[in-house]
Amino acid sequence: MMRLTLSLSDNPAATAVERAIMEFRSARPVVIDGAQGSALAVGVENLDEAMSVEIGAMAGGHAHLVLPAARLRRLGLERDTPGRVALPVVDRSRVELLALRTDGRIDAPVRPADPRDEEALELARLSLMLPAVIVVPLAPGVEIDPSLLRVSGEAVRGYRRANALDLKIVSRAPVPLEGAPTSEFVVFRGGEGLRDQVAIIVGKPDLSKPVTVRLHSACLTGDLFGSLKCDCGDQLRETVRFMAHNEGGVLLYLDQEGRGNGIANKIRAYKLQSQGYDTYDADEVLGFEADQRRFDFAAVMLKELGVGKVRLMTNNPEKIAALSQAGLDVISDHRVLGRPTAENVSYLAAKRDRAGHYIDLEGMLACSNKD
Ligand SMILES: Nc1nc2c(ncn2[C@@H]2O[C@H](COP(=O)(O)OP(=O)(O)OP(=O)(O)O)[C@@H](O)[C@H]2O)c(=O)[nH]1
Ligand SMILES: [Zn+2]
Repeated sequence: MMRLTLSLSDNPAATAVERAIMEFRSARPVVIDGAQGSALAVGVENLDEAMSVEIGAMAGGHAHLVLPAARLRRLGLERDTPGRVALPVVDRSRVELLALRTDGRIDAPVRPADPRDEEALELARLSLMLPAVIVVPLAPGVEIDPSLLRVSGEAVRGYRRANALDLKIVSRAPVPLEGAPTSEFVVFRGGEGLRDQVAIIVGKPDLSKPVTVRLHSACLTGDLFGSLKCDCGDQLRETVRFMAHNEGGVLLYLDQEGRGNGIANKIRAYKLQSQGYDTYDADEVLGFEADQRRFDFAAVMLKELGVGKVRLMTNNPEKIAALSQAGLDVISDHRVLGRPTAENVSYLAAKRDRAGHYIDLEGMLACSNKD
């Protein structure tokens, strides 16, 4: 019989990681293979009673919980690297106390995470899940369920670096927008998680001159539903309006919900905010550093569209720095302000005070009082 083989993937390491992401999200353990041997990894958010029993039985006392530096700091340790806590028994409520609860406390020594632990955490982050993972080292020669997916730790570790900038245009068409009837949507695919990233060319910008550009990270609650907790919806609409009235521009709508943490983690953070945590402290409770986003792939999109010189609409110094570092000529940067509301003032103040965003809150409040 003839055997047909297709080598469909030109990047098997990346494909293996993308499969691992799907497994991890579907609550199936993933085996991470590395120089120090193999280990089984399970996301804490997928640990139900049945899974705890199963993992506990298989671990024979050798499981541990891996937590990122941000979470360890919240638990009162001075850390800038991840660590692990032994789990002699896999007890779900203890795991939750350590990984996620606001009354969490450290009840056992925290050892430095090894490379495999870090790779397991990276897999959780890439999966847009809570960055807290149970890792079970596998003794050499131990038999494991052959249906479990295996991925090389090195592939996980290198995934972001190797794939983030690999995007291609897959479709484009005119889409008239309210107030900006000459607009074109250009869809890119690739990069981290093979997501679709959208560029909206508003009007007919002259690409040989500096082009007005905005990088806008997706915010389902604000952009679509007009959430009062942030300024995103206002910024989005103001950007389109400004571009339509000022020689056009390019708006990149980036699939980076929740500052790159994903919608599930953002809503977890909102729950903490409803209990009094500010936007950055809430993320830290969940194990996230101040901002997970990278913007270098946005520069790739702009270059692909033929944009070289940029007038950037943003209040975020990181966006300005990222585009310049990626080789674009950022001629100027302009503020793009929403309306202050009772619900978003503390969010705007936190972005100004803790992340150095250029937000003149007093000016915004004075303007809105005049209206
Ligand atoms: N994790 C987290 N993300 C949030 C919160 N509020 C809003 N976001 C997300 O923050 C991002 C804001 O995106 P942008 O408006 O592009 O970014 P920015 O960093 O404020 O910068 P500029 O608006 O350009 O000044 C979106 O991805 C929102 O979903 C929050 O409380 N927690
Ligand atoms: Zn928002």
